[in-house]
Amino acid sequence: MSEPPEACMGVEVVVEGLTKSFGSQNIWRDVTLTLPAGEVSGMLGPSGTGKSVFLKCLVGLLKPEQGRVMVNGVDLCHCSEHQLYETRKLFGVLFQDGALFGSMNLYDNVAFPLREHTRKAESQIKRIVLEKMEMVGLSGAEKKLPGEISGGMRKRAGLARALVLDPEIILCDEPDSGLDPVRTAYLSQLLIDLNAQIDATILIVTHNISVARTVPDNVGMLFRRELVMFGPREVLLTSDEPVVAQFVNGRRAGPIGMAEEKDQATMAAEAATLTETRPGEHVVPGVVPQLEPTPGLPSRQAVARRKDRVMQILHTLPPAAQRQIVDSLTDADKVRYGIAVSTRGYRR
Ligand SMILES: Nc1ncnc2c1ncn2[C@@H]1O[C@H](COP(=O)(O)OP(=O)(O)OP(=O)(O)O)[C@@H](O)[C@H]1O
Repeated sequence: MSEPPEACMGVEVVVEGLTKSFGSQNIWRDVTLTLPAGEVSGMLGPSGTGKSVFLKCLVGLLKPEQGRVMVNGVDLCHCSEHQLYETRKLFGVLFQDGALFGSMNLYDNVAFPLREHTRKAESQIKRIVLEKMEMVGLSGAEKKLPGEISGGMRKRAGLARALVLDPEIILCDEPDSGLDPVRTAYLSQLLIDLNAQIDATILIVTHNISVARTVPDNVGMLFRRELVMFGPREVLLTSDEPVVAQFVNGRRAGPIGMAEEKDQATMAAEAATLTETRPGEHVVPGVVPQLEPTPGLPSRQAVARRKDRVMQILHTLPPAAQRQIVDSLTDADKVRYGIAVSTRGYRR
């Protein structure tokens, strides 16, 4: 891998009371959350709950009818076209299908934002394009057309293109969709490595349980037109909220059905027959270790910042999440945060 680019911390994205509808169809309402600067966040939700719409609202491609999206003091929902254009330069977006131009080779696809938005000389463009293509493991594939490569390679090319303007915020719409588990694991590692290298604020929209469990620092979930929760990963992964527990454990029993939402009668009938997970259903334990950067890369600066941030809000979190967070602290951390540990629990 090449030398890491100079670190510049991502900026936070503050979402307040966001509501979006198409005509009479309300997609979600009153969504409030903050993507912490330089941390990796995930947004989960069954198909059709409006995750992609949320991502497009964040970058100002869709206009919500209520609420604000604040980035560096600019409200992307109500700013001028010029402010929107300028603020968008802070974002790198990986769309679901990579959104590559089919007639351009990968090099030209990745170079496109640089040629469109900067006045850089071709020699500078070449250096940046080759660096980003190396970062995503596509060195040597510059001349290939999108139609000649695998879905995983297209995603990585889309990611390289999202990186060329050195974004402080990276939004990834289902980076795992259409990928097999091995390629999904590679891409997950790539996102963590990227965060270690450039310290950008990252949001990953996904319905992949394994990505949600192992990649983000913070996780949220959209369901039934609302943000069910958003917070440190330990909150979602220890949650006993039925819809969250069903989703995170990949169970059939629960409020989410094939057509997204089940009615009460179906749930009651199901509860009578399906109290526990059946053989063959996917069960995974609560909080699994988070991915770490590949050895040799810098450590993630987000980790220490997040620890401080989470310890400040610890008392506001559910008890199971609190226990999980405190258990993950080292003895030195416990001293630092003034936590006394006894066999019956902990005190601050
Ligand atoms: N431009 C649009 N005009 C009208 N309706 C739209 C538009 N974009 C999205 N929708 C509707 O908004 C709803 C949410 O779509 P969205 O693609 O955000 O869901 P999602 O959670 O990302 O789903 P998936 O996980 O299947 O990709 C859908 O009912 C979709 O039809």
